[in-house]
Amino acid sequence: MQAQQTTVDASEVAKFEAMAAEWWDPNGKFKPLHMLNPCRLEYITSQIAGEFGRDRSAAKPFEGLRLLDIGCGGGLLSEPMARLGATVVGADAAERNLPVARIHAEQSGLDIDYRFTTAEAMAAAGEQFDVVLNMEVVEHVADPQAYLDACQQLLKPGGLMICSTINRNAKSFAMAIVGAEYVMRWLPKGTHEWNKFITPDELCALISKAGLNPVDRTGFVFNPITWGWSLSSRDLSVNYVTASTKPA
Ligand SMILES: C[S@@+](CC[C@H](N)C(=O)[O-])C[C@H]1O[C@@H](n2cnc3c(N)ncnc32)[C@H](O)[C@@H]1O
Ligand SMILES: [Mg+2]
Repeated sequence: MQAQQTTVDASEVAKFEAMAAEWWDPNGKFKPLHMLNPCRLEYITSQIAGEFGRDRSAAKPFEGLRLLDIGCGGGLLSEPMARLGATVVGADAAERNLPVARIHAEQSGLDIDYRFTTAEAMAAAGEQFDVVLNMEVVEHVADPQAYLDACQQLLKPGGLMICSTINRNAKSFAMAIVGAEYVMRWLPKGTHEWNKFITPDELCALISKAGLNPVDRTGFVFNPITWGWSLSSRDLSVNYVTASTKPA
């Protein structure tokens, strides 16, 4: 089972271990993810509703859907998905994230199954989900193709994967590394390595090679005037998200 070790980059996981206590502090080290949450939830919920024919105005639109939040961190996405009715498993390779996520879910009255494990270990155990949320993780793993192969195995036929990451170009270096880490100090220096960023074409090629069909790519764009994030079908130059389906 050597493959089970391949997606964890110990130095990447150590960065998240060190920040674990701050997950739910909106002004802490995960401030960028808190700021991004409304925009990415709009994308995630619209894609799931479209794929599974759900009405987002219902009280629990995702009832009956089994959802994996892989690389869940403190559960910033697991929690809203549970509130929307999904049966949520959150998994993370950084052990310290799990108690933080568990305590917060309990305090929020949510039933979420948080596990200290990896995508490949869950795939090897034969677990399958209707939806795999794979948000801001692929740029932190040791082997993106092996990781996406495992994510593909974790989907039921007809399932949906949402995968976001950061593009690799001069602008993303300026914005995601110089801007976010050095100028704004939103993130600790060294959080991201530019050479681990992935272009949308590269990501979609990896996803296709894993056996999924990329069906959408959309930008997450930060507007310094409104100080907020929005979705863009044209601007994928820094942060972006993709949706992919597994053939039925
Ligand atoms: C930037 S955080 C994103 C957290 C969450 N997905 C979100 O968007 O709010 C990346 C997370 O991926 C986890 N991680 C890194 N490598 C991983 C791997 N190989 N398998 C599973 N999780 C991993 C880290 O511990 C961290 O919690
Ligand atoms: Mg990241």
